[in-house]
Amino acid sequence: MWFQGLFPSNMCPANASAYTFYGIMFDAGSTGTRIHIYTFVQKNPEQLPELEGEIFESVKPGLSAYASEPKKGDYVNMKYQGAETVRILLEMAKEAVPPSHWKKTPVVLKATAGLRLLSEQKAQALLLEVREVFEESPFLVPDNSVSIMDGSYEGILAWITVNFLTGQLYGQNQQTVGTLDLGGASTQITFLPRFEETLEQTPVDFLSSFEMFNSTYKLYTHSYLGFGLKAARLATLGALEIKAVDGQMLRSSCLPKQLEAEWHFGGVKYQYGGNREGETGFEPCYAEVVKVVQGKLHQPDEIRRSSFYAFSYYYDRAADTNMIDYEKGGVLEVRDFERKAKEVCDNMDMYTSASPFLCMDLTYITALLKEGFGFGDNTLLQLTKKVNNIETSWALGATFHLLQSLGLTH
Ligand SMILES: O=c1[nH]cnc2c1ncn2[C@@H]1O[C@H](COP(=O)(O)OP(=O)(O)O)[C@@H](O)[C@H]1O
Ligand SMILES: [Ca+2]
Repeated sequence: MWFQGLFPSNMCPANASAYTFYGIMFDAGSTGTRIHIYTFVQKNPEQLPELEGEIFESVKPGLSAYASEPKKGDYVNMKYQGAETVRILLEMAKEAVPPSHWKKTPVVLKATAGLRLLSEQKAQALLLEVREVFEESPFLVPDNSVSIMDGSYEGILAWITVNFLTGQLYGQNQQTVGTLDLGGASTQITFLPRFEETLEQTPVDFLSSFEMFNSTYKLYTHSYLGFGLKAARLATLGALEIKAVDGQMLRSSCLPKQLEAEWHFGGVKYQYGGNREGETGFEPCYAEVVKVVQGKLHQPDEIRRSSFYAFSYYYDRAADTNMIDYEKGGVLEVRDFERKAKEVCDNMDMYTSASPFLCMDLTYITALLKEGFGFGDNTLLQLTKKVNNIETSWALGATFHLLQSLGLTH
């Protein structure tokens, strides 16, 4: 794999031998914090660096779960504090990167929807703690190395990752693919419009020009905050309209009838349960869930005729229900999610022992794809977790961008 045009050849001294360098990217997502340690090799000065591999690790919950008290937290054990999770993951980076490279290896953390949903004060307090952990580390800490990422970058950088890994950003005959990311708190859709009408019919803030690998891409991208899978559970349960959630039982026809349980998300405790008296099953569930998306998302016509790469919770729920192989992924049509949602919701007792939310999640994915984005029943979705053993995440695109901005080959 080549970084076409990423590093100008004049940055590579003549006669340099094979040179290895590293980049560390933290993804502070709403449900977990992950570290991606990328290794690049420049084999000779004439050639562009190659992405050699990735070390990936994750911890749960995400930083936003530590929002109430960033320093001490409610947790007895210090290591469960938010910034501590970053420190633990950084230890892995020390194992992976040889000490002689520490000082020139950049480390960056980008937070997504979990922190976007917190108050500015709480989010900044958490980020400050992380920044301190970075400063104490032996790695290169660039300016603004700890931040909340803009939602449009999240989509663009994931699009860059997928299209780079599938070889669509270099060489002849580039046929880029669109990407769908479904996080815990937000969801992104990104593609390169093929038709002039799409550009004309799209609100300007859904279009972003982005330069990478010596090309400029004018992408359709949007991040919908509050439309991630877990945020959608809360919206379906009506938890977002209620001010004092404490003590209130939130009921839904998407949950097993007899269920009553507690759920923690974003530092808040929710109590939820099934519709003891009323209906359960796909139809009433769909009616509940569709209200969360209907009329709230922009529907670009051209996506009905294209196929998309889908990952994160699209992948997880498809794998959980054996629609795809957990390791290899697979190709599905939008209607496959609907079929599975019906099967699970109408036989709730058989399916929901692993997760009581399985019916609601599959129904939400169906509603989001069909009523939200406006995909057709037969739109193809390529469910992918890794390409060539590299995670399909915005983190690789973000690392390219970082290395490009730092001009860091040596
Ligand atoms: O590096 C990765 N590779 C594959 N999936 C990932 C990676 N990072 C996060 N995910 C997936 O993203 C989903 C969780 O979303 P996240 O916690 O990032 O919420 P957010 O994007 O709304 O902040 C899960 O399905 C998780 O498996
Ligand atoms: Ca994410």
